[in-house]
Amino acid sequence: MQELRQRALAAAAPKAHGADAAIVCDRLVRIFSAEGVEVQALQGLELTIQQGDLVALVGASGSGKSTLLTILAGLDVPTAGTATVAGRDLLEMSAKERLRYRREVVGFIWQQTARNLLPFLTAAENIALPMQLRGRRSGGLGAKQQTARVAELMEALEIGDLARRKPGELSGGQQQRVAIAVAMANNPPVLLADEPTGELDSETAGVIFESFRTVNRELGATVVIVTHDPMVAGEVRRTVAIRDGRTSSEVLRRTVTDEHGEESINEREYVMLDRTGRVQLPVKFLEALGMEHRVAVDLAADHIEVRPDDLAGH
Ligand SMILES: Nc1ncnc2c1ncn2[C@@H]1O[C@H](COP(=O)(O)OP(=O)(O)OP(=O)(O)O)[C@@H](O)[C@H]1O
Repeated sequence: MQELRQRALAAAAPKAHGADAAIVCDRLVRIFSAEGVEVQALQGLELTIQQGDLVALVGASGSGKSTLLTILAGLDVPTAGTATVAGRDLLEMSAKERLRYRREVVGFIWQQTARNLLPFLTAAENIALPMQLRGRRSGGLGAKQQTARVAELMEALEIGDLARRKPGELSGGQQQRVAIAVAMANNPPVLLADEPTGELDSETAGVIFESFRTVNRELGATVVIVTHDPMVAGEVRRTVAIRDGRTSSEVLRRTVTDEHGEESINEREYVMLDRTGRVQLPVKFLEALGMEHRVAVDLAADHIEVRPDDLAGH
């Protein structure tokens, strides 16, 4: 009875904003000071990513993508705002909790293939290492289960035949697939990758994206990939664009089936509406209509109209 009552209370309690999301960033700010100059890399960024999502972050060079990813990875701390990943508050963690967070909650893949792996260990040893570092005392696996987990990851990522090779004996694409297995070794709920295909040709990049989809689908991880690669657009369900340290627009893609059973991809662009009602309109739309500075807005029955300033010049 007691349990039933508690469950009913929990169900009735209002859910905090994004309570069941994997990643929630709220008015995130990161200011760097270098040689007396301040750079606002993130300027009040808002982003919610649901559990199980596969998301690409795109944006011009310097827009703040890497800064955001480094914060989500627990390698850097924001100046202001809040960021929560898998229920962990990234601003409140102690040094010890941060270390554990990086080992168990997020997996990370760098662009530089060599940076992801230890050169003197074989692929299988590299994959086993995060499990050994975690140790049994913090809930890690025993030796036998570790071996089984290495085999499971190698099979899922189709790198079983590379187990005994060292990174120097692997191609860039093979190294990145091993890196994905390393990042997933402790079964983190979230996998982050910064330009993971930046050093690869487009065919190999396609194979790597397939690996991310496998991790997302079969291992259940929420995957966030920062990329410049225009090919990514067709590879993920959700692409979020970052502009000047804020999320500006996003494209959602879903497969729809018509009455004849024909499948097609439905693609739609959205812009983010922040708490104060600000939106960043797509640059290409503004340029197409020559809109700048002041625009006219009108409320229609089910939408809002934005037009070039009709009083300009008066
Ligand atoms: N450690 C730092 N010290 C000073 N400024 C920094 C630092 N890291 C990033 N910045 C600045 O913050 C801004 C955002 O950089 P960031 O690396 O996040 O952009 P990005 O979108 O990842 O770019 P790219 O696609 O070129 O990697 C840039 O103006 C950059 O110069």
